[in-house]
Formats: sequence, C-alpha cells, structure tokens
Amino acid sequence: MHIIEKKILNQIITTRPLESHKGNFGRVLTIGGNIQFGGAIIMATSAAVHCGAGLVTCATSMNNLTSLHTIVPEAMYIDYQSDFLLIDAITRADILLIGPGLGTDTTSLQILQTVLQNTSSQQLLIIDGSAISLISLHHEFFPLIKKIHPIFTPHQMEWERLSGIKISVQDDVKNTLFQQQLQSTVILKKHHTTIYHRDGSISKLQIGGPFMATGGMGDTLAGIIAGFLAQFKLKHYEHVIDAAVYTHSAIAKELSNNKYVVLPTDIINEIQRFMQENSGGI
Ligand SMILES: NC(=O)C1=CN([C@@H]2O[C@H](COP(=O)(O)OP(=O)(O)OC[C@H]3O[C@@H](n4cnc5c(N)ncnc54)[C@H](OP(=O)(O)O)[C@@H]3O)[C@@H](O)[C@H]2O)[C@@H](O)CC1
Ligand SMILES: Nc1ncnc2c1ncn2[C@@H]1O[C@H](COP(=O)(O)OP(=O)(O)O)[C@@H](O)[C@H]1O
Ligand SMILES: [Mg+2]
Repeated sequence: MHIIEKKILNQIITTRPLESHKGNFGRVLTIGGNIQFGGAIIMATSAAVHCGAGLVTCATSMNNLTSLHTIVPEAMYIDYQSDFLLIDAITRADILLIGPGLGTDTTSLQILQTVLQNTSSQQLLIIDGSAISLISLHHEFFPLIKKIHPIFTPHQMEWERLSGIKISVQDDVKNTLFQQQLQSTVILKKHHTTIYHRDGSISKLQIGGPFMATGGMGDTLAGIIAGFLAQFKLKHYEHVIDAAVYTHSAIAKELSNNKYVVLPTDIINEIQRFMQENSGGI
C-alpha cells in the first residue's frame, strides 16, 4: 500500500506538445442524467472539459439539453434514448463514463446494457453511481465486466451493494479479493479514499475532508478521472488514476482554507488553474 503524494502531479500533468490538436487529448463520452438527476451528469461532463479532455460528448435525457449547453457549451450532446446515436458515440469514444444521475429504472438499465455490450477492451470505461447500483442487481453483466476491465468508483454503500461486503467489515483484504474477481479497478470513495488497482497495488489518499460532503462531489470526481485518462493516456495508467483522485481532493483542501464547505462546482472552476500550477516538464 502506498500513500498518494503531491509529486505525482507534475509527473502526470506535463507540458502539451506544440504540434497537437483536440484529437490528441482524447474523446470522452459521459452517459447519465435522467430527469431527476440532470445536475450529476452535467457536473461530470463539465469536470472532464475543465481538465482538458479534447472532445467531450454527453449522452443524457433531452430534458438536460438546455442546461448542459448553458453550463458547458464546449460539450456536445446526444439523446441517450436513441440506440443508434448512443452506439455510434460509444464506438467513437476513447473514454466512457456511465452512471452519474443515470437512475435505476428500465430505461437506465437498457442504456447500461447498450454501453456494456458495445464497449471494447481497447476503450476505458468508468462506472459510477446508479450504474454500480444497477450492476449490483444484475450479476449477468459480470462476464462482460470482466472483459472490459472497467474502473468502478463506488461510495461505501455502492461497494456494499456490488461486493456484498457490509460497510462495517470492509477492509483491504476483503475488498481486494472481490476487486480481483471483477478484474477491474476499484476507487472506494470515503474519508481517505482507497484505490485497488488491477495490478494488485493499493493507493490511499490522505487529503480531503468533510467540507467535501455535498451531493455531486463524486460525480465531479468521475469527470476528472475521465478527463485525466483522456489526455494522459500514454502515461502509467495507475499513476494517472492516482493523480486524478489527488487533484480532486487537493483543490477541495485548498478551497477549504476560506470556505466552510466546498461545492463540486467550486472545484470545477479551479481545475485549470490548479493543473497549470502543478504541471511539470514534458
Ligand atoms: N445533483 C444531482 O443530480 C445529484 C445526483 N446524484 C445521483 O444520484 C444517484 C444516487 O446516488 P446517491 O449516492 O445519492 O444514492 P444511493 O446510491 O442510494 O446512496 C445513498 C445511500 O447510501 C448510504 N451511504 C452509506 N455510506 C455512504 C457513503 N460513504 N457515501 C454516500 N452514501 C452512503 C446513504 O446513507 P444515509 O445517507 O442514509 O446515511 C444512503 O442510504 C446517483 O446516480 C448519483 O450520481 C447524487 O450524486 C447527488 C447529486
Ligand atoms: N468526510 C469526507 N472526507 C473526505 N472526502 C469526502 C468526505 N465526504 C465526502 N467525501 C468525498 O466526496 C465524494 C462523494 O462521492 P459520492 O457519494 O459518490 O457523491 P455524489 O454521488 O453525490 O456525487 C467522494 O470523492 C468522497 O471521497
Ligand atoms: Mg456518487
């Protein structure tokens, strides 16, 4: 087990090559946001854009279109209920994020199934929020999951649902055993988030605090992970994930010096400055 240190940042966040364009910094597809939880997918999408993902498309409910374009006009949109458009967008993406505000009804399940069936092992899939809760109820997806090797980002209750390990007895030994069966990365979000990597290593975060306990905070983290993976894809995979998780809490910690609570959108607004201040060589 190792503690994630600040020095990971300038190893991962490096100067951009002059000869480059948006296509070099990754295509992200975010999927979620039903009529009740539109904010979740908008925050995730906005976080990915602010991290520097080259091209970001949001597949969401048509109800969210105006808000999405008002808050983050850099993002493109498709209606997540169009199977044809969704499959086309999945095929084009480098990084996919499903779950923030997706909900758990039959429409949500259908969308999740389409995503799992059309994602290849060459792409990177992040599974968050409602998508984790849905998979917990549908173990028939496990064989697909084991082929895709996704990144799960559960909070402790979502992890209990998925793994069957009660929150009170979750520990590194039991968590690793189930994570290795899933053949996936697991980012278990809590005070001092723990990351169970596919290569068997474990990273722990020692920053962050209760000033982060506001709805949308995990949705924002999921978008940051997508944005980091999109543009730093040539770097060491496990280190990119650690750097993304560290960035999210480090910004919150900085802001908490003069804010009693730090909102997810406060973090999003500071990502560009924070990345510039913590970037290193090539
Ligand atoms: N603005 C938006 O659009 C927002 C949309 N959102 C979207 O909503 C969807 C549902 O996600 P969700 O996390 O809100 O609900 P759910 O999965 O039922 O989990 C909550 C249950 O678990 C329990 N619990 C125990 N330990 C816990 C822990 N460490 N961390 C958290 N919970 C813990 C907890 O216990 P209690 O609070 O009762 O003590 C409660 O019983 C999802 O798609 C998400 O993206 C949200 O992001 C909010 C902003
Ligand atoms: N007390 C705390 N200490 C450190 N981090 C916290 C604390 N409370 C919440 N967080 C962070 O906030 C995020 C909450 O994620 P999640 O519950 O999925 O939020 P949401 O689904 O509402 O977006 C995680 O990154 C978690 O680590
Ligand atoms: Mg969440």
